[in-house]
Amino acid sequence: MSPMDVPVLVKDLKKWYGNFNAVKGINFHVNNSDCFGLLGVNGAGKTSTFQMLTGENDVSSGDAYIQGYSVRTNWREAGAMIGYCPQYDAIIKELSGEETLYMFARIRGIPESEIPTVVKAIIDSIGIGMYAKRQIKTYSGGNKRRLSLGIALVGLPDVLLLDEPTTGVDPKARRVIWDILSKVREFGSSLILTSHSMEECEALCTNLAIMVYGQFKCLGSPQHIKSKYGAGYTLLARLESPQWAKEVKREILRIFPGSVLKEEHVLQLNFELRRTEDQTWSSLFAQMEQIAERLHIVDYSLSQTTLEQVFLEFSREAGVLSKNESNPSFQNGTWTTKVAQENIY
Ligand SMILES: Nc1ncnc2c1ncn2[C@@H]1O[C@H](COP(=O)(O)OP(=O)(O)OP(=O)(O)O)[C@@H](O)[C@H]1O
Repeated sequence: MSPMDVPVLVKDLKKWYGNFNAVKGINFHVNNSDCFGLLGVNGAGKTSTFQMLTGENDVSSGDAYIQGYSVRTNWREAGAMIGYCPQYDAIIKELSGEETLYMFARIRGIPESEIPTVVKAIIDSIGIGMYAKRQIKTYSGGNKRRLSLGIALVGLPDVLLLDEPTTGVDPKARRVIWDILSKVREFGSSLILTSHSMEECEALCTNLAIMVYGQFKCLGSPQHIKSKYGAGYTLLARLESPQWAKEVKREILRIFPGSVLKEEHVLQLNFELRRTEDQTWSSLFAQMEQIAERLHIVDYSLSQTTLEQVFLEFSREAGVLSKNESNPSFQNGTWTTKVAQENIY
């Protein structure tokens, strides 16, 4: 793929801080109107990746191209295509929200005559109308976050980089931000976001990668990742009395071979069911219906493994690896098969 083919192309991008390799050669691309999610535990290398894309941090090796411009050799041109909402609100607290947007509109080179309309449209869309003329130091954390997003939107850039755009934002405002981002995508902008909310990633991302210790461990659509790395299905069974637990466990393991009891509370059992080729939702429910009454299961639910469960599994594995850095498969840059053995059968 050539850098001119897509708005964002990242090729073998690496970041070293002294002897420490924070980003270990990642590759991805983002198409027009797509949203790419970068997920990872704290310290995985997401912000370092963003900072290399925005030119805030030098690239150690590899390269990234924004609308064909290299962030190493044409960083000014590449940067002009990017709107960036950083993780920590980079705003001058003595200015008002409106003044801030005017300032960024001028920096972006929007003609003076168009600025009032552009700024008003952004203020309306991010919903800070009431506070627009107040100093930012009086804003709540959520409103500062909305303003940071507004700044990134000035000039409707081709590529939007959003580092945890909804952290600290209340659920209603979060939906507003999701709506704005969906509209921005409809206009053709490409989005890259980091988030610790799996719900957010499922709502917004067309593709995502889970990053662990500076490397991508999986990449694909949320559905693809769930199907490939999810163990299958989650069964929650609530019992009439704890005395039935032993028998329920035995029976579940018998009718769903390979299933694993993940959690056990007084009256609730949580199983991960192994997925098989010929299984359908109706067959799963039919099997449960056959045993539910006899085993005094008061109610139960069956659901597909969530993205959060997949993420937690990778994170758990990351914890194991950090304690065992001599693990050869990790050093070779391949995801150890431990996850596969335990969860992908
Ligand atoms: N300037 C720096 N000098 C040395 N090490 C750094 C520097 N910046 C980041 N690191 C280290 O690089 C690794 C990746 O950090 P980074 O901030 O990119 O992770 P992250 O995935 O964005 O984490 P978070 O979710 O907490 O924001 C961490 O181990 C961090 O301590």
